[in-house]
Amino acid sequence: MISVAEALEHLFALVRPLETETVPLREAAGRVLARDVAATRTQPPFDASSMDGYALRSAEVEPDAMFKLVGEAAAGHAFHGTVGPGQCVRIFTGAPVPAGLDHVVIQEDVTRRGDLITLNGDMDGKDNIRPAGGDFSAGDVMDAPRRLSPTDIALLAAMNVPEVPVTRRPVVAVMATGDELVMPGETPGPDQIIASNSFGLAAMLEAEGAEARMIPIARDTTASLTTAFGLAAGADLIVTIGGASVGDHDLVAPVADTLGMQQSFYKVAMRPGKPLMAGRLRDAAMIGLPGNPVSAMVCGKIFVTPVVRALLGLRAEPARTLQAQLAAPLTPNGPREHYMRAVLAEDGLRAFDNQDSSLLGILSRANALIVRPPHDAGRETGETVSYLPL
Ligand SMILES: Nc1nc2c(c(=O)[nH]1)N[C@H]1C(S)=C(S)[C@@H](COP(=O)(O)OP(=O)(O)OC[C@H]3O[C@@H](n4cnc5c(N)ncnc54)[C@H](O)[C@@H]3O)O[C@H]1N2
Ligand code: MOO
Repeated sequence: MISVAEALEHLFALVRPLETETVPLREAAGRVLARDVAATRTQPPFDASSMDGYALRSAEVEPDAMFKLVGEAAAGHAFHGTVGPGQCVRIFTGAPVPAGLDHVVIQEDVTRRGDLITLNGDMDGKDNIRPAGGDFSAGDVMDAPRRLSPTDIALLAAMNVPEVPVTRRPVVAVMATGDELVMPGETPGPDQIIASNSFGLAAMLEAEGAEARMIPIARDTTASLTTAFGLAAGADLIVTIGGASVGDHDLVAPVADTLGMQQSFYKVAMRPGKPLMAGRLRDAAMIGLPGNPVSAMVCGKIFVTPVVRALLGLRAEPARTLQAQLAAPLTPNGPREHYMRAVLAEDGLRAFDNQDSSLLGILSRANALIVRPPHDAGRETGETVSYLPL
């Protein structure tokens, strides 16, 4: 059995970043910027006032100095006249500072009578001017790859980039398999259950920026699985769920083999998720997840999500772990890397007693997976351990 890190390397070797497409700025949030984008303008494009007040010459600023008002500059309305000695211009936040002037006194520091202002005695000395290019200059770049956040969108707008090059969304076929499964909303037979993890995985993939294509549930027959693989054609990634173990009805690998899958690995030293499988099937990467609901969701987090990120052109790297103290002890770990469902509260991390890989209720209450290396010794309360936030 290979380690989780080795399995991830094998998975990254199965995929390449997808092509670039251009989308309107309004549709770019959450997408991955595919190449560096340069500002087409300088911001601010002129020296701008940062306050409402009076623009004048700094050399003339002294307590009780008087100035004559000769005009007004507002945002979007520059003052184009000339300003002589002892003169000032009424100015508002965002307005261009008139030529020859280099200081804005805020209106709170001024006494005004008609067209005359007098500076107060205790001014703070700031010039209240935002220099041209103080934010960015034409040609400055936003570097790729990156997932575009709302603040990135604001910056791109300011850079006057109305069309954004992004990586195409990966199409991921999600294929639940099993005679026991029916869809949510249907009435299951006495020996049936509702397909669940396929919906969780589709949600996880979409949150990551992929387009999830739900394949109708495949039955545990060669014919049904073959049909389902046919419906997955054209996807960038095929994720099967269930039928991955060693039972007589675990047919996913044999059917995929028949269809020409080149297997990369089978079985990973982890818990849950041991019977994980991966390879290439036609033009797609394929990941075969174990059917147990928690196993499938944990493998989604550990493997599928990083692969989707790699397809999007983001750095191929494992899900990032954080560190926290334990609020309760842990018994020694076995030979497989263990992802323990846990709650992180103010006093630290506490693993659930029951770590059975079928329990979605516990997974839903968990907000962290404690990551235990193989053969990790028992851990005491207060010790620092790694975890993945959920
Ligand atoms: N003799 C052995 N038996 C098993 C082994 C083993 O090493 N030797 N491994 C166990 C482990 S670990 C896991 S994990 C499971 C994985 O089995 P499969 O991937 O073949 O999954 P299934 O048998 O199809 O299903 C397992 C379990 O999960 C339920 N399931 C499946 N798909 C869904 C779905 N979409 N939504 C909700 N629930 C689903 C299914 O009904 C089963 O209860 O094998 C162990 N056995
Ligand atoms: O790997 Mo299984 O996922 O332990 O239940």
